[in-house]
Amino acid sequence: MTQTRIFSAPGKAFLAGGYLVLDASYEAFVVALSSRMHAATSVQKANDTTTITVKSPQFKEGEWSFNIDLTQFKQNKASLKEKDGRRNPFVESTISTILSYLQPIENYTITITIFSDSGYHSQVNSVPKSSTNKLRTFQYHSAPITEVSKTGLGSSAGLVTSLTIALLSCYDSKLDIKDEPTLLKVHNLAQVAHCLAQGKVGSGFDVATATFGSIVYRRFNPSLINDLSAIEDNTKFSEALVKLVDETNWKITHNKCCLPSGIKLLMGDIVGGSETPKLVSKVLAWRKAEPEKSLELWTNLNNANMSLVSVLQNLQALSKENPERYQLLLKYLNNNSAIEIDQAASEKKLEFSEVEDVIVAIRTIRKYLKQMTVATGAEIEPDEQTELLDATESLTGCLGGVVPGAGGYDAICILVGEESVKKIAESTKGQEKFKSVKWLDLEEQAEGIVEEDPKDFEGLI
Ligand SMILES: Nc1ncnc2c1ncn2[C@@H]1O[C@H](COP(=O)(O)OP(=O)(O)OP(=O)(O)O)[C@@H](O)[C@H]1O
Ligand SMILES: C[C@@](O)(CCOP(=O)(O)O)CC(=O)O
Repeated sequence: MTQTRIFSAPGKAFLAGGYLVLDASYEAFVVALSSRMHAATSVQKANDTTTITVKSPQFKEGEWSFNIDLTQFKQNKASLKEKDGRRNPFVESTISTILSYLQPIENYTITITIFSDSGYHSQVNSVPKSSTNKLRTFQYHSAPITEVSKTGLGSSAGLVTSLTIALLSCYDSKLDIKDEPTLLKVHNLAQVAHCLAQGKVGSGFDVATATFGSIVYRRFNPSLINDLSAIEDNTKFSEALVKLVDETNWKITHNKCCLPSGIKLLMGDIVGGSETPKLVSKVLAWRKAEPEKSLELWTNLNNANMSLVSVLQNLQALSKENPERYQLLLKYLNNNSAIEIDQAASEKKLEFSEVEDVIVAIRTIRKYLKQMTVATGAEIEPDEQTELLDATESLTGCLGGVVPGAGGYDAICILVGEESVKKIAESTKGQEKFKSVKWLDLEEQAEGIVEEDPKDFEGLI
């Protein structure tokens, strides 16, 4: 019997808490996006051997197939050999982590087909293809996945997370993603697989967002995964993995937190790019060399980050408690720029102080990120981005914006009134100041992993 289930996981925009999130003393706010990674399953019983094939038909040579001898995984960490010698470290790591964890006895022929929304990659040299009911359209590229430019939404985390849940569902037909412990299990397994594939333990914010959606996140202790990967006796790997996934409190925070209704995130891809590991190593080196100064800066920046979270939560609460006043507030936002609102505040003519609170929180985050840039020498908010973000404060309906995540020349994220999204995209088009920006066609979609309707993918699989 062939069974088809489809799961999807979102990409991310890291709004507040880059660098600080590497230390479990601090929390970060990450927004889940409407660009999602989907994994569709097909599973059949087999007799003598297990075959797992992962297809990613939007990319040239996007197929990785493994014939697997299950006895290798009995209590073991085993490596996989792709039948044509093709490599995809994230696919390999996810399959081997799941098999080490489950240690299945019965053989299956499993095919997982991956569909990735267009926000994850540059769409140059690609053509669209839609499902029969036209509800889904994906871009098909002429190059292999490794040669297509990424936009920074966390494609590997989306891949690993959606593949993890898809594979687990092949071995458990009753798997229900709405069940909290199941979601946590998927998170833990995906974090392990992602770190092992990367060969390093990051903060894990991208996998956590892919799993849980828009969240305030606090990381796990890196030793959880470092200890696992340091196990030399392979026969002890499965036992340690099961303990880590099922019996260990990772002490992460993943509190749901999303943008208030009527306020949208707009992400601008910037011509250029930055290498996150280089920025991170500069920042960490300075933090080590200047413990006192960095503590002061980290504390100030963290207060600003948490204040943004809290003013956004206040707005969300207001939208529910007093919808009429909230509608007026949104109207005020959509008719004014951050600079105008700020001016009104200084003249004591402010109509909605809650809007000014968001503007101030964003500016304060930027002030400390700029201090971090100057102190560490890492180009987190370089001058070009400062000019750009300053310019967004003059756009009607815009609350201002930040360089997301590690910053640099990758992207900017701005917060805008919903009514102003189109106007801002149009009015910045011809402007010299915004010539390096390409607004991405995406928005916040706060849900983490969801199960999709297979009908929407007919004609594509
Ligand atoms: N749609 C996909 N199909 C198959 N593999 C994918 C897909 N998307 C991502 N991958 C895997 O993830 C790798 C990219 O991971 P990498 O860690 O380099 O980027 P990333 O940090 O996740 O990127 P970004 O945050 O910019 O999206 C690809 O080379 C491939 O191995
Ligand atoms: C700098 C860092 O805190 C965030 C990197 O975020 P992004 O990949 O730039 O969205 C690194 C990490 O958390 O792993």
